[in-house]
This record gives sequence, C-alpha cells and structure tokens, in this order.
Amino acid sequence: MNASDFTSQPLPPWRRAVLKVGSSLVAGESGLDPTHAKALAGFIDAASAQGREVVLVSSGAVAAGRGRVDASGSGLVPKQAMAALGQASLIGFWQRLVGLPVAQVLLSHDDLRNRRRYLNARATLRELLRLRALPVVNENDTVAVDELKLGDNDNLAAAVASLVDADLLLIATDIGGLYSAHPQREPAARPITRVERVTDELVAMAGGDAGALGTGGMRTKLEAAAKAATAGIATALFCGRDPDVVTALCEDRLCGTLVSAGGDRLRARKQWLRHAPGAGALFVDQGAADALQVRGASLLPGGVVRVIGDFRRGDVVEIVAESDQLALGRGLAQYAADEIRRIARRRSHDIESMLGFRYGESVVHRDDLVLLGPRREPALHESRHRQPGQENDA
Ligand SMILES: Nc1ncnc2c1ncn2[C@@H]1O[C@H](COP(=O)(O)OP(=O)(O)O)[C@@H](O)[C@H]1O
Ligand SMILES: N[C@@H](CCC(=O)OP(=O)(O)O)C(=O)O
Repeated sequence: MNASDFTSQPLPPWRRAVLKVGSSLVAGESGLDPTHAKALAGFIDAASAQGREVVLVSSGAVAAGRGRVDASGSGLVPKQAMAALGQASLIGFWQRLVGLPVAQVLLSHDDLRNRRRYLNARATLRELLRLRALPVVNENDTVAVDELKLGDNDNLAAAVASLVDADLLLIATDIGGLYSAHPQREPAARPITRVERVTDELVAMAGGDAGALGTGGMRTKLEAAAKAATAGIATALFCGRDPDVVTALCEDRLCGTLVSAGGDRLRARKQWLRHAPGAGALFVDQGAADALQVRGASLLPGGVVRVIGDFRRGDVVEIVAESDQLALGRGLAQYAADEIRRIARRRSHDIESMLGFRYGESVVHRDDLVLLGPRREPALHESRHRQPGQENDA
C-alpha cells in the first residue's frame, strides 16, 4: 500500500494553500525526526519562490513532548502536558527546515466559532502571509480538550483553509491516499484517486483508527475534506513520506486522492453571507453606494451616515442606501455598532485617534461583502432591528 497505487493527476490551480502535516511525518518513537519533513519543507520553499502562499498546520507537539521527558501516562491531561512540552520544539524544528520566518499560531475550534476571535485570527494570518512568513498552526491543546480527544488537526486545517480563503487543502499523511477499506487490514483494498462528493457511506468506509502516532485516521481527513468542499475548497490527500510525491506537488501533480470542491469558493462564501441573519444595518451615502457598486470597493467609515442595531464586530449587517432605503448589500462588520457610530462620517485615518485602536481602514471589507445586484430588496432593518432608543443618527 503506497503512493504508486495512485495514478498522477493535475492539482487544481492554487495560489494559497493550507498544508496539514500529521504527527507520523514529523516524529518517530523517540521524538521529532526530520526524515520526511525535509521534503515537505522543500515544497513550502518552492511554493513560496513561485509566489504562492502556504499556511502549515502541523501536528507533532505531543510526540515531540514524549521525546523530552520520561512519559508514562496515556490520559488526556498527560497528553496536554506533552503537547505543551513539545510545541516550542515543533516550531524550532520547522524553522530549521524552511527558509521562511516561522510564526507560531495556536488555535482552538472555539476560537473560530467566536466571530470576534475568528476575525482577529484571520487578520493575523493574513498579515503573516503578507509579511511572507510561514504560519505554523496547531491546536491549542492546553485548552482544546475535545480536539485532542478526537485528534483533530485535520478538521482544524479545514477550518483554517476556510478562514484564510485558501484555494486548496493539502493533507500529508503516512499512506498513499484513501483506500476503499482499511488498507492494513484488507489486502484487497483499492486506491480511490478521485472523490466528487464525501458521502456518509464513504466516511463510514474510512477507518477512524490511526497509525501509531496519529489520531483520527482517514475518517477525520474525509470529514475535513467535506468541510472544505462546503466552503468551495478542494482537498488533496497524499503520502508525505514519499519524496517523489512531494516533489510532484511542486509541479502541480498529485499522486493521491483528490476530493473535489463542492462549488465555487467565492460563491459558497457569498451564498452564506446572503442568507446569514443580519444583526443590524449601516445606511450609506451616495458616494459610498457608488464605490461599492461601481468600483467594488470596501465600505469606509466616511460613507456611513446611520447605524441601526447593537451588533458586534464580525456580525453580518445590511448595507442600505440612504437615498432610497433599499438594501444594496450585506457584509461582516469590522467594528461593533457603537464603534461605527463614533467613526461614521470620519476619514479612515481618524479611526485610531477616535477609538484608541484600529482593526483596519474599512468598516466592511470588500472580501466580506456581497452586493445584492440590480434586484435590490427593501431593507429588513426597520422591522427586524429597530428598537426604541437604538437608532442613532451618526
Ligand atoms: N480507508 C482508508 N484508507 C487509507 N487509510 C486508512 C483507511 N482507513 C484507515 N486508515 C488509516 O489512517 C491512517 C492515517 O491516519 P493518521 O494515523 O491519523 O495520520 P496522521 O498522523 O497523518 O493524521 C493510515 O495510516 C491508515 O492506517
Ligand atoms: N495537536 C496534536 C495533534 C493532534 C492530531 O490531530 O494529530 P494527527 O492525527 O497526527 O494530525 C499534536 O500536536 O500532537
């Protein structure tokens, strides 16, 4: 059972990818081991030289910690302690292998469920990529008990892929790809090179039990691929132990399993924005309406004339043209309602002096904005959001 079971196929075009590397590729029985990670680091450097961006999600902190102390316990708390002992070594390990400056990012699923933290994590990761650094993400195992129990850096990687708007999720593991049955137990297991849709039957077919160091097995990888597909992101599963497979990736060829994206990435995101419940409304002047509709610009505070509702940073808000009271779009608020009331009609330049901090120059960034097009709708804000005392003219 190896990568040669899988015929080579083209990788979908990508500019930004999340690469997830399992414990079995960075560690052996006695701690961290660069044997397999070297080729993966080479891939990251090659991608960066091609002008592409990679976010690395690396497991291995627990295995690295085990190599540092005489570890005996197998419960959750000892595992958390191992992760804490090993995490710094894991980061140092990657820093020695790649040419880019490495940045440690510890996340939990809870962080990504919380809208404020979601936006904060996204802004930090985007800034790291802009600085041409390599973010190395791992679960914050000290607090993320559920994930350690389920062993779920695969699902975390899918969440990160959607967080950073990646084009592709790459999952490197210790086996050639997905097989029709547990490959170590069923000699007749067949390689599956292409999955159009992750069905329940397929997930049931994939074993949940993992190798000696990994957790989650193929099941969590398929769950992750299904999540990525929902966000319009394709997933490639491949053997990170085979240097030829890793080298082929640099030439945009995959020997492994490709799970198709469910649909267009932008459309999936915009679809979500279009239907997510709105928590308030921003009324904008004609200049801002034109900037959004004609130039595809972000909404700056200067164009906001009225704020309705009591929303928080990261909530979905309607954007309504003051001139005809029709909603022209929906988007994620970069600032809370009260903050926008204070900076409305001001220049972006003044945000920091008005609020004492600044997340960015826009109140709704164009990446987080969906325009409703020519068939605009009556704004929902009046009936849904207005409560006595809540409407503030900016
Ligand atoms: N249908 C399947 N196809 C491929 N691998 C499977 C399948 N079912 C179970 N597995 C197991 O999943 C393992 C990979 O998962 P895991 O050990 O968690 O890796 P990682 O540490 O890379 O996350 C394989 O080595 C294999 O033993
Ligand atoms: N956060 C843990 C990894 C948990 C995990 O998902 O492991 P793996 O199945 O090897 O990707 C660690 O760093 O050891």
